[in-house]
Amino acid sequence: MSEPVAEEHVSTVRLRGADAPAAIGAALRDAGFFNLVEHGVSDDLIRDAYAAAESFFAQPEEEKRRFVAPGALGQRGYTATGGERAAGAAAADLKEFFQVGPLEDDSPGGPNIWPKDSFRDAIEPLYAALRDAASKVASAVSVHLGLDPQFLPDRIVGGESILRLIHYPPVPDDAPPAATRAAAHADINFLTLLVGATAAGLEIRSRDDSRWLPVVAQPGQIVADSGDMLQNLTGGVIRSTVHRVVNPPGEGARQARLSMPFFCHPRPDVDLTPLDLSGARPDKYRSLTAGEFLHERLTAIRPDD
Ligand SMILES: O=C(O)CCC(=O)C(=O)O
Ligand SMILES: [Fe+2]
Repeated sequence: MSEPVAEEHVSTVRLRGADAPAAIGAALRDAGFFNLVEHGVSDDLIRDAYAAAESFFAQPEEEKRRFVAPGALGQRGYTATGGERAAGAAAADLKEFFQVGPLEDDSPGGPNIWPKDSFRDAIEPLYAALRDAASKVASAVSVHLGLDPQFLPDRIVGGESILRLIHYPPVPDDAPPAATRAAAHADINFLTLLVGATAAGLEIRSRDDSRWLPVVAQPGQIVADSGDMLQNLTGGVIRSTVHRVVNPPGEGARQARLSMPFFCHPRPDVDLTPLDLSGARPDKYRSLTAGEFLHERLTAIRPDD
């Protein structure tokens, strides 16, 4: 079998390495995505969370719909297939998902919904481990930008970070021709950590906007990228990167795919007005809070809520 070409497109960064700020900064400015190792998130946590996700999604649709959180814009609990359409996309994404927010019951977005104790036991520790890893990446980005190491981590504490368990079912024969597993989009938040998905399909847009480049996490790696909130706050010094999940060709379309992005968000009251950084273009970005930014984007991609 040939080696996946994916690794050539993004660099591998050791989160514990002394060079993490420089390496993460370079990777985010270059491809916009990187593969993270030495991140402290154990394979066992990931395996147990995938097992819990698989058994949740295997249930009948009506059972899953019991865990929809009305009025939460999908930030908690279940969203059925068709519930999210990327801005400008021709069709809704071919995916269903379940979202878990902060583990503290008094978080601004409300308490989590737990279908079962065993689901909660599998997901909570992964959420906590990814939150720690994301905070360390945020610290490295702060150092890279010449800010206090706690600048970004301090803004994440109490934020609406979300662990999203996604199930892409086998591509239905009657799917609209324009529908893909996840249409091209940039993430809304500060930073995203994606533990290895169960199948290929993730592609990132090259910086010169000419090509789609496949990205695959090897065992033990976490794919990481930065989102539009960080782009706004840094006045475009750290840009977000457009990416998508394509439908597999041939027989692969009959297989489901699971993935688990962790979207690291600032607190809703955090001011995203561009900072005065070298190379920033504050005129191109907006002055608003993270809560306003998130609400605007969620209402745009969830037209039926
Ligand atoms: O499933 C994946 O690999 C990526 C999903 C994604 O980009 C997203 O949910 O924002
Ligand atoms: Fe994404």
